[in-house]
Amino acid sequence: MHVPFLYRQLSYVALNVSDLSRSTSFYSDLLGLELSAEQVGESSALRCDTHAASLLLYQADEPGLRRVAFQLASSADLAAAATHFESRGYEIWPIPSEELPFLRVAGGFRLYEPTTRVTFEYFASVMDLGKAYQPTVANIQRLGHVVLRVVDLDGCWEVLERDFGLLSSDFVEDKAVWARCYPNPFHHSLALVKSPENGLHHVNFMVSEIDDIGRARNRLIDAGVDIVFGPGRHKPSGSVFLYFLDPDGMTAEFSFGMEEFPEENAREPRMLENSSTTMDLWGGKPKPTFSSAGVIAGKDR
Ligand SMILES: CC(C)c1ccc(C(=O)O)c(O)c1O
Ligand SMILES: [Fe+2]
Repeated sequence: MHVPFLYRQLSYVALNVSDLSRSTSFYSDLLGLELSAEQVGESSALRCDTHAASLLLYQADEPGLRRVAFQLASSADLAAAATHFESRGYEIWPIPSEELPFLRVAGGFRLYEPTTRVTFEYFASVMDLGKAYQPTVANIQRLGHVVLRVVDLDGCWEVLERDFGLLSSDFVEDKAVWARCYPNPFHHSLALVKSPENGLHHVNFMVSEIDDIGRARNRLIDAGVDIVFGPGRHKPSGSVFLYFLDPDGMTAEFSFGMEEFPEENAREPRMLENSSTTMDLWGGKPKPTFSSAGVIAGKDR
């Protein structure tokens, strides 16, 4: 381990959206996330897990990625992470106290990833809600991963590996890196795809059975949602996937199945071929609108 703290999981992703009630309905009614609480002012919290926030939506002028939040393994890990980032010259700032009740976390900090200016948030203690997540149209297991479009793939990966402590599971040279947050077993919680501009690539939700993928495809088509890639099967994680556009044109993914890594003696990252079959073993091709929308929001403090 090359950083002095352990992760638990990717906890939530915060998106800016241009029409809060439209996007809230999309993610709850069509995708099956549960609204944790009635809309609070200009934001809403949706969940597909034991905690209140898997996806936060904020009313904003420009749709995009506002924040990525990770839960660490313990409060000792949170303290170690704060010291670690400060010792490496990062400016960190506390989660504003007025946001804590909405996030249902006990406290934590934020910082920028310097090459993309994506805001990362870290906390340890998050409230487990008394009532379990109630699946409706899809049985979502968890928020799966977030993928960033990055101009400086090598520079961004160097920072995420060295300073943020992510481990690479697989990569395609000069094109993509899939990274896990140790000791979380999942093949990736965050990935990078080299692109002409920094931005959001997509947000993924892992579903419980392959039928959730097939049913989602038909439900989304009936609702007039643009399916932009899939169904198909990814070579890196082995998952079956379906990508579609949210009301702002940002890409979301449902996937079923994912390789899990052991804490010890994990396999080395594989160098995968830069070919369309690496992305889809079934030979599908994405539409041009795939992963094309979503800026990285500026200052979040
Ligand atoms: C096409 C994108 C970048 C991609 C590729 C592979 C996987 C996977 O192996 O799970 C993904 O989840 C992706 O989003
Ligand atoms: Fe994905």
